[in-house]
Amino acid sequence: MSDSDTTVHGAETLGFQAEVKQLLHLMIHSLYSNKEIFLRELVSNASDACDKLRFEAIDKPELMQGDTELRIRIEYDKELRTVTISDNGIGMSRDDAIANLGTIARSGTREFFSQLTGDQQKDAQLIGQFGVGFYSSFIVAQKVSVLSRRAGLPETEAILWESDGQGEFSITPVEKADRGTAVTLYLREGEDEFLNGWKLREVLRRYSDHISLPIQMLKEEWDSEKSEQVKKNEWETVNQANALWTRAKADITDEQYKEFYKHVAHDYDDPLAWTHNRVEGRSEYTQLLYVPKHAPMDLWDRDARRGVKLYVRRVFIMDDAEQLLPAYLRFVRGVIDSADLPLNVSRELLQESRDVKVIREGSTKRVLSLLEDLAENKAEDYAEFWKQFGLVIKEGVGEDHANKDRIAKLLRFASTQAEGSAQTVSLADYVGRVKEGQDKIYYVSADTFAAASNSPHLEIFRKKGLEVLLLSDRVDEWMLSHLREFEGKQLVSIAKGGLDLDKLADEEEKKHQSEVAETFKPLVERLKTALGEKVKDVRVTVRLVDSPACVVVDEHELSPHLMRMLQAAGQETPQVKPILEINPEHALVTRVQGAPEADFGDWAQLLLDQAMLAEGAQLADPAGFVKRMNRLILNA
Ligand SMILES: Nc1ncnc2c1ncn2[C@@H]1O[C@H](COP(=O)(O)OP(=O)(O)OP(=O)(O)O)[C@@H](O)[C@H]1O
Repeated sequence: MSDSDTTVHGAETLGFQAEVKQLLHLMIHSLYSNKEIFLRELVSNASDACDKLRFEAIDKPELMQGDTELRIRIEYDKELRTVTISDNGIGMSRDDAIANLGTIARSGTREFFSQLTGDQQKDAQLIGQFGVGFYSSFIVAQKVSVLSRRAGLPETEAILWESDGQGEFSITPVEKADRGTAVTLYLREGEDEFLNGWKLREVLRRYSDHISLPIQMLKEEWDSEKSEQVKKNEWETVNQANALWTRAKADITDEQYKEFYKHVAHDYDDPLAWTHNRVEGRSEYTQLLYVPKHAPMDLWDRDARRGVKLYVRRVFIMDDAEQLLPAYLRFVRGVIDSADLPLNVSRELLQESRDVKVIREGSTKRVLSLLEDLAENKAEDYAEFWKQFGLVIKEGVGEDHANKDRIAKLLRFASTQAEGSAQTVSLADYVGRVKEGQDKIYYVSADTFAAASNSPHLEIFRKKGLEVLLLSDRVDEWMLSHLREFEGKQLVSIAKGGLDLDKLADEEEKKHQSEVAETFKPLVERLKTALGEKVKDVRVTVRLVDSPACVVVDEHELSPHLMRMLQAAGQETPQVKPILEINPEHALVTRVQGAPEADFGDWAQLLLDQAMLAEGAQLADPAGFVKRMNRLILNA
């Protein structure tokens, strides 16, 4: 509320929250080309309001007050130039109206505003993802009034909310004979096309046919004397008025599926894919589940899930019924309608219900099948899906043991065998092109893609033409701790010791390697002495080609990358000393071997420090490193 809030004769003027003003401005400009969506949004709100009433009335039947036929009505008045959308749903009290129609109290709001670019097309997309809702009325209306009475409140406690969308709204106590809400739009100049029964019916059929309640308009007839359509005093239903998910698949068009999605998901964009099934047997339910095209603003806010709506025998029970799908599928939207659950089911009951468990398992499988189908038959859509939701799917590897193998097949990675940082390679692709005798899937993980793809550990793999997956997402290490193998091939980090690469070497290479190891034994011993406690071991390696040295950890120890992540998260980690591996073929190593005794300590430390840096670590004494390096360069 702003400082200028005033009270005059029971009417109160309040300021919009700053974000609302910004949103209104943006919406009017960027969504104008699609202005008729206001009708869809207001009908959608009216339908939600009726759903809420029906649900509350399960425990409190008196709320219905004998008016049990829930419906939505659309009227227009050519003289006043108004369109009115009314419902006999739950209605709003004064406080409800102030909270709902003056602020944006939704998770993801901050992210939304921080992502705005000023580019109209991009911003329109963003608004769509964020949800346009009630405020879209101002695209066509210069003034909007909302007359509402909350179910259960007396006639005298209704309210009239009014605003011109400029920054303030007023709220006045009024009387209203029946419960529910009537939203009236005073159309702007030039928006007269909506003062027409045909036009309104056409828009309603296009956008709102899936609404399960009757949407009614006054009948109209052609009056040949007046030579115009004349309204009769009789309501007719203009939509199909049965829940879309209860209809047979064959009777539903793609357009209807898409519009229904926009209603349930509060999305402006089409969905990417959907699955609609009726399940019979031990548990009976219908599911209509959608995968959106875009990640919602609050994907990472695990508490703010809008998810799947639960219905019981077509009565809306709750939004956001998180028990219906596992957390890693939290981006899925849609409806599940159960024939078995009791109408008075609560969140607590859902947690223990066996029926819910069956629904959850069945729905998870359906969504996984849908994704498998996309991956197999619509590669481009799947690539888009992976960009948006790949990180969330990775959580599933650790969360959903029963479906781990199926999820593993859905994973996509960046790889030395693919272009750039895009995650496009599946584990099956990898396994399909392994070298003969290769029984492992190799990967390297780092804080960034650049660090992973430039890792010195990759050198020998590049030389031998062995593929390595390049991991740089934060969840990767955690995920791989749950995924040790795929189709019989162990997943192995190339930054760890114990890589039995010699299996892949030929006889001649092996002979050469053991000779080199022998020759460099004295150098290895000197390095061990010089570095002392700083390393666990020093050894000669075959894994390097262009770099003089690298650090590795033992096979069963935490990788340095994972350790840094844990430390950043404030967790205690065990002390792990690195193993320094040196490349005997490298000129710098030869140089160190021949270095005078006085410089040897510095050289040894330099080798270790640069190996640490290349791995992505921070040095404990960076200034010391620079000094040492400068001294050695000047001595050279
Ligand atoms: N016809 C109505 N009856 C009762 N409450 C309503 C009605 N229309 C709107 N509201 C209330 O106002 C709130 C805000 O509506 P708005 O359309 O802006 O957002 P939303 O429906 O919650 O989300 P979205 O913007 O994604 O559509 C609703 O959540 C609801 O509580």
